[in-house]
Amino acid sequence: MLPRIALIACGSFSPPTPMHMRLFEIARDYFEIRGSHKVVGGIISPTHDSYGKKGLAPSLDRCAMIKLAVQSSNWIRLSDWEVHQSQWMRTQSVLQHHQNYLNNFINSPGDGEQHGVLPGWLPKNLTERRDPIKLKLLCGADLLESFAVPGLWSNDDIENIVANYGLVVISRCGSNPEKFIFESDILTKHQYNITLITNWVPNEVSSSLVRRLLNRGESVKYLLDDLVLSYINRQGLYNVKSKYITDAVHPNHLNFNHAYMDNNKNAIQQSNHQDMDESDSPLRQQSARVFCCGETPRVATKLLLGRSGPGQAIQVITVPDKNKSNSDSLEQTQPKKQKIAQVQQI
Ligand SMILES: Nc1ncnc2c1ncn2[C@@H]1O[C@H](COP(=O)(O)OP(=O)(O)OP(=O)(O)O)[C@@H](O)[C@H]1O
Ligand SMILES: NC(=O)c1ccc[n+]([C@@H]2O[C@H](COP(=O)(O)O)[C@@H](O)[C@H]2O)c1
Repeated sequence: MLPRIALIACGSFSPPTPMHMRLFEIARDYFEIRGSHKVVGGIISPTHDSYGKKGLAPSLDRCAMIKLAVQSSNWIRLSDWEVHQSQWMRTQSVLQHHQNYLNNFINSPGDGEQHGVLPGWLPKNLTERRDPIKLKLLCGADLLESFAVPGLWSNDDIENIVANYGLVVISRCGSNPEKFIFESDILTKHQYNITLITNWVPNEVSSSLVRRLLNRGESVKYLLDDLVLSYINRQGLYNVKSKYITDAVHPNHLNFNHAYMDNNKNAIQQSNHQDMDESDSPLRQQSARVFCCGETPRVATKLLLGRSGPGQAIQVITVPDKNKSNSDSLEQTQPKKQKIAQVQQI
């Protein structure tokens, strides 16, 4: 009997891309081909609106898009618990909530079912066995590297996540997770609980690149699920210049969202649509930073207290290659290579 695990990915998902779903498939293959674990479920947990990252669509829309994106999956599900909280939740609290729920459910399976209140993210057939299910945080290597952004993650949270849950990290161009772990005392201490997986079929599509193309009126077809793209067009998200974009699917595919909105109309705080494009970000110098998780960042509290949301500490900056013309620089850039932390001094 293989030990059971469930994978949870936390992020903005604004919008969800096929690569977000691939993370789950890659991770499940890894564990199952090695015969080390049984992956019982995949959970996508979008962050709260007050995370405040530029380009964050309202959570109602992000949840709807995720639902559409996982429609063809029989094991990846949306958890909208985070977005229904009254404020942004730290990732360790998100893990704790889902792990507690799994534990309670396995120990007293009848409880939730009797009341008909099982959350949609709960994997199926959990009660076939009574052994525990360990929840692991699934992420791309850039999220791991965001641990080094001063003030964004506390050392206690990092240690709690890596020691008590575990990380499953998928490689991403421009990231070097092995080196990153080596440079961190906390991560090195708990490296037995970190699974690094090489994605041999990398795809550098990112939500921010999709937003940029949409904002410029360029096609994103085949970069996004057709249903998600259609939803974006219909809802007018990301300043989409719709005249250039093919409406790929029929509107009745969007019925889901009406149902979702009806069920949640009182629960989700809609935030105002913002200017969604990062392409107007001024080019900033990349800063190399020697990092050790054991360090206490000097600006930590200042940064979190001084901003309306922690997501504002992160921006995606696309640095054009000096040797390329402007027109081809977009294809040449590796977005996550240029995902650098902008620590804005208050
Ligand atoms: N192409 C990719 N390869 C590997 N991991 C990815 C990729 N795209 C997203 N991820 C991972 O998916 C998770 C959720 O990411 P997030 O919502 O920030 O998406 P993103 O595409 O990186 O967004 P943005 O471009 O807005 O920063 C993170 O753990 C991130 O590392
Ligand atoms: N201290 C923390 O727990 C902490 C800090 C920053 C981001 N996060 C989470 O990590 C994810 C990052 O998402 P993005 O890569 O889209 O910024 C989000 O789910 C966010 O809530 C958690």
